[in-house]
Amino acid sequence: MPERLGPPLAEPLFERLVIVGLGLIGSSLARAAKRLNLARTLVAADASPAVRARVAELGLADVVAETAAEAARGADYLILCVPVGACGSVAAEMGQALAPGAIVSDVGSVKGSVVAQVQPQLPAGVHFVPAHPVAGTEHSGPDAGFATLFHNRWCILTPPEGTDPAAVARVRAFWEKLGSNVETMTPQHHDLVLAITSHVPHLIAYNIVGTAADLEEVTQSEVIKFSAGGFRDFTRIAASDPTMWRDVFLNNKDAVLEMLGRFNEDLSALQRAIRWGDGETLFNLFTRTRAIRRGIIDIGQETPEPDFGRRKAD
Ligand SMILES: NC(=O)c1ccc[n+]([C@@H]2O[C@H](COP(=O)([O-])OP(=O)(O)OC[C@H]3O[C@@H](n4cnc5c(N)ncnc54)[C@H](O)[C@@H]3O)[C@@H](O)[C@H]2O)c1
Ligand SMILES: O=C(O)C(=O)C[C@]1(C(=O)O)C=C[C@@H](O)C=C1
Repeated sequence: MPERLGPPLAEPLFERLVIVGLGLIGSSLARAAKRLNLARTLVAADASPAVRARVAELGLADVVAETAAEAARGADYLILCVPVGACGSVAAEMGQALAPGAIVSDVGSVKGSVVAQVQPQLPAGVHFVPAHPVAGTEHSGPDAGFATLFHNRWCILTPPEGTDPAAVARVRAFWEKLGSNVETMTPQHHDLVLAITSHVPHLIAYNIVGTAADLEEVTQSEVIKFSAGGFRDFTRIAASDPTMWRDVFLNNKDAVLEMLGRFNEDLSALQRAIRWGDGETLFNLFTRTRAIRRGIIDIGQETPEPDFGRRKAD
């Protein structure tokens, strides 16, 4: 991963940054915040004693707290980096330890449910600015993180109506320092968009790998041996964290079911085209989807494969 972060700030953006949950995303934030001097003091909290010990060993934070409540005391910026199903209980645990003026944010892959869980737990005067970095990998835990994870990636903010604009601006500045492009939308719109661009694709990957594993005519070793192409990409996605993804589907139920309904209709149309030898339908769709992939590469959201140029010339 090339180093593309800017120089450290002369004056940190925050006095006491607290990160709760030091897995892939939390530890990436901690690494980037330390490298860029975004906080005078960086405090880490995690429910897992093994993770806390590893965070201390790696030197990812100035202070490693036993509990979220202990960590939250004196925070001016606290980011929840736990599975979306755990956000409400962590907010309940630490909410009363926060002083007015503090900013609470998160990184959850679902926004409507996180807003509903967290906001009621925060005392008056504490600002909640939900965020979702659209960046990640199939790995988890504190060793999986890296400082450049958010560089040139989108980060979506979904501030509830009436959120203090100054708090939103500070959260935006934080993500921009990490190299992210920041966009704002409602939690509901976020959940609909991410259902089709992230959640349903993960479900398809989990399902296709599961289907292949259950086949009787094709052995498990054949699946592994011949998964050099498209299937291999599905296995990467299907290796993603089970707790995180269980929580995503349970917390974005309506949008995922809506998108799955459309997906199933379109899949049936393709099935029909194959059955009736309708090559034109197949060709037209594949032409449209190829243009979408090339558009993603053109805006620099994806690194081209090393042999992309050769394939194009073929
Ligand atoms: N992995 C991705 O690609 C990705 C990308 C963007 C956003 N997210 C979101 O980021 C969040 C974290 O995901 P991750 O991939 O870093 O997961 P992870 O499994 O790597 O880390 C989660 C950490 O949270 C800790 N934790 C769990 N429950 C807790 C609790 N009640 N109190 C304190 N700590 C607790 C775990 O011990 C673990 O260290 C999730 O909400 C996920 O939806 C993930
Ligand atoms: O690249 C991957 O491994 C990811 O799954 C990252 C990904 C995504 O679907 O794009 C996964 C979940 C997040 O909420 C954001 C990013």
